[in-house]
Amino acid sequence: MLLKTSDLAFTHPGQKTIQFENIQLESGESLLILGKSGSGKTTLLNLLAGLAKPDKGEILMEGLELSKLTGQKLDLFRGQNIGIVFQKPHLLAPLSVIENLKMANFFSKKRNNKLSQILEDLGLAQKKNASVLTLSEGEAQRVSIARALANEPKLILADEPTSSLDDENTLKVIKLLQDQAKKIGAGLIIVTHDQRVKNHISKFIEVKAS
Ligand SMILES: Nc1ncnc2c1ncn2[C@@H]1O[C@H](COP(=O)(O)OP(=O)(O)OP(=O)(O)O)[C@@H](O)[C@H]1O
Repeated sequence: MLLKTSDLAFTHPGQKTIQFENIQLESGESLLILGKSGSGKTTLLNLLAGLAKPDKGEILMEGLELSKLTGQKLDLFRGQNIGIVFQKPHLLAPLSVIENLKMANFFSKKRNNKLSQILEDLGLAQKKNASVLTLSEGEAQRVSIARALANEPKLILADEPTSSLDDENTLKVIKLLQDQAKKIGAGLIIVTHDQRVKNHISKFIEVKAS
């Protein structure tokens, strides 16, 4: 089992406690996290990424309890095993597309000689040396997917990757994520309030504010 959560709960300061359904995910499998705006989807993603610690419950990645890791060990574990596609791309602005991917390798002490292939798979081969400042919104989003794949993670977490896209591009991005996850044998979790995505990924959990 790649990922297994049990009885996770988290309380933001001054807010009600959010309780989360349990997740079980195998390598190569995809899961959607659905829920209304403000229900706690990003909060769950942050817990799964080790960016926040649960107040209750545990997260096991290949049997390792995430909350046992702290500081640099947690950062390195995340860098090497978890690829995150944030809502907004957060690319390093003075750098080129390929340099952004190389930085991901650098910070997690990994080397990947398939970065050009990833860019090609995502339709970004022509943009390899372009400054990220010159990209369209859709291109920047694909670069952020490429960067999440740069370390060949075991788990890919994507937060609302399709919210600003039209139907056609939504489909494309979901398919790209799924194809790339399959290619490297990673588990894929997509947070969305976009019900259309359900047509493409059948396994889901729903986050509900209680
Ligand atoms: N740092 C914070 N401090 C206090 N409350 C917070 C904080 N971050 C989030 N919240 C609250 O926690 C709840 C869940 O937020 P979260 O961002 O996880 O929801 P979401 O389902 O991802 O929403 P959306 O779909 O709008 O992105 C919301 O009520 C939000 O206002």
